[in-house]
Amino acid sequence: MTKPLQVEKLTRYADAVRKFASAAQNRCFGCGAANEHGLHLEFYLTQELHAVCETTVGDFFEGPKGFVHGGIIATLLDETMSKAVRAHGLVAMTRHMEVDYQRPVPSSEEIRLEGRVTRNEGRKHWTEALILNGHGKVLAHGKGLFIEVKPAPDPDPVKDGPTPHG
Ligand SMILES: CCCCCCCC(=O)SCCNC(=O)CCNC(=O)[C@H](O)C(C)(C)COP(=O)(O)OP(=O)(O)OC[C@H]1O[C@@H](n2cnc3c(N)ncnc32)[C@H](O)[C@@H]1OP(=O)(O)O
Repeated sequence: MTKPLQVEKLTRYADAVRKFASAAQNRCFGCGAANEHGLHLEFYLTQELHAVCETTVGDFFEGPKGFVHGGIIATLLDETMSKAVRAHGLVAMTRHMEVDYQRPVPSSEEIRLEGRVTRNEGRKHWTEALILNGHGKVLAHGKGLFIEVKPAPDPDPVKDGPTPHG
């Protein structure tokens, strides 16, 4: 089992992490500012290019009462792994992923997402991600295989950054 990263409150590590860039028109359900129904996840990168996010998922995404729906848990892990891949300058899509639902993930409480790339082989990039509660306990663990794809043309690279997705 992967150990959580030794990065505590992001505010304490303001110099060590930088915010992940995201274009204003990004409609991604996970991280897009332009999607009013989305999760609005804001990611930071550690110096090792691991993706980290602290967030609270609202009760409108519940499955069991008080806990996040399993599909949303998979989304959180997928998005976190995707950001870890993107942190290496790669544009890739999820080809395969698996989720180990270890403990229920509470809604309306702060949780922490951590993701990283574990192996690369040509276009193939293997990843993993964790969801942790406020005490650092691992609640869910995901593993993924991402395959590089050609990036979509950017409508306005000067104004909006490197990819519409961020
Ligand atoms: C653009 C950034 C958006 C980021 C959004 C956040 C992440 C997401 O949610 S993406 C949305 C969900 N994902 C999708 O919809 C993807 C749908 N799938 C696809 O479009 C395609 O399968 C795609 C593009 C990922 C890969 O297709 P393709 O280029 O044909 O690759 P394919 O030949 O199937 O596989 C590539 C390699 O992976 C290997 N491979 C495929 N599956 C597996 C597996 N489960 N385990 C191990 N290896 C595998 C293949 O054998 C192949 O190996 P090699 O190159 O050595 O022969």
